[in-house]
Amino acid sequence: MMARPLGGKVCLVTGATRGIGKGVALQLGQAGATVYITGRTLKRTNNIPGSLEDTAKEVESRGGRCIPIQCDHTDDAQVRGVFERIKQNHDGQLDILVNNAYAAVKAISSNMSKRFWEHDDNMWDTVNSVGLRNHYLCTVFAARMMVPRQQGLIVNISSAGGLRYLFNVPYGVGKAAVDRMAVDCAHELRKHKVAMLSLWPGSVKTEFITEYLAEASEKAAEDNAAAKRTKALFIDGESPEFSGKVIVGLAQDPNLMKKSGRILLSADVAKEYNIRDIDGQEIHSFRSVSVMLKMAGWQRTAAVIPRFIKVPYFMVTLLNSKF
Ligand SMILES: NC(=O)c1ccc[n+]([C@@H]2O[C@H](COP(=O)([O-])OP(=O)(O)OC[C@H]3O[C@@H](n4cnc5c(N)ncnc54)[C@H](O)[C@@H]3O)[C@@H](O)[C@H]2O)c1
Repeated sequence: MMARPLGGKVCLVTGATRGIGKGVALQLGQAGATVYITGRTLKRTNNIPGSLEDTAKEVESRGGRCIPIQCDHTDDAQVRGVFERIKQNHDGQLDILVNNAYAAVKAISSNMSKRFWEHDDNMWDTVNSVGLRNHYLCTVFAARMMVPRQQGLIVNISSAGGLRYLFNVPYGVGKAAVDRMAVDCAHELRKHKVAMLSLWPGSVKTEFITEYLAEASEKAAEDNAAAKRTKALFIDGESPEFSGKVIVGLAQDPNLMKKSGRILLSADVAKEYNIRDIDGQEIHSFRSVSVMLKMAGWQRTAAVIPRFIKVPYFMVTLLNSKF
């Protein structure tokens, strides 16, 4: 059997019962790593799609090794327990942490039309206790294992909402903070040879998004421009495994430390490493002028502009500057 690129590596993916976390776990496992996964649901029930057992079985059906740990990431003691277990089982070894768990997809999508003062008082905590505070806690525990071994990679799963308004206020503030956390932690980790970065997937066809779009298009009138735009974006969207393929690529990059402390777009890294999605599709980053026009609702103009024409990073920064 051929040696697999991440053979011998120990990884943890938080929130991997479904969505991007599951996709990342599948790819890390397929690449040969031992993958610990967390989530609240051990066994599948009728009303919640996905479970730790489902993900673990799928990783193992691809020849990978997956260890599910039931953990509610709002509970610090449970989170600490996950890292203690990995530490004991692997003599302190943890090579990759993917901070992915996110509790707010449903709360955000069902309150899309509300302004921040109209949300329930607990919206901030729903969005940011798992999606921000817990990422920091996991990063602290992971760094305590990685720094003594002078190696490791920590990835925060974030989004373009860290740069400009998307969905709602706690969402954007959380994403901006998760991005900044990666940059600042990487600063302190650099001399210990541990890399940390923030990764922005594009539009990802997760189980929830697929279901949401199907329901939305049933409900929406044919001329609902916003619904049409969203649907158009996700039709060309990524699979949940795409960012997993990118993380496998990053973990093998001999120059990984050059990328540490940066915000990276999954599609841009994939282009650099020559990675395509699991169905062979090339994924275009939101820096592509054509993708931007599509997001703005200019479908016809978008269709005639080649997708490889991209807005340079310095211009993205300038256009979004708040100074
Ligand atoms: N779906 C997209 O298009 C998209 C695009 C860019 C970035 N992202 C980001 O990717 C991340 C994951 O999003 P997703 O779409 O895969 O979400 P999802 O809702 O499909 O999956 C979230 C995962 O987190 C787990 N989780 C939630 N609360 C938890 C808790 N308290 N304890 C333990 N586990 C918990 C869930 O069980 C699930 O496994 C988020 O940060 C999201 O903003 C998503």
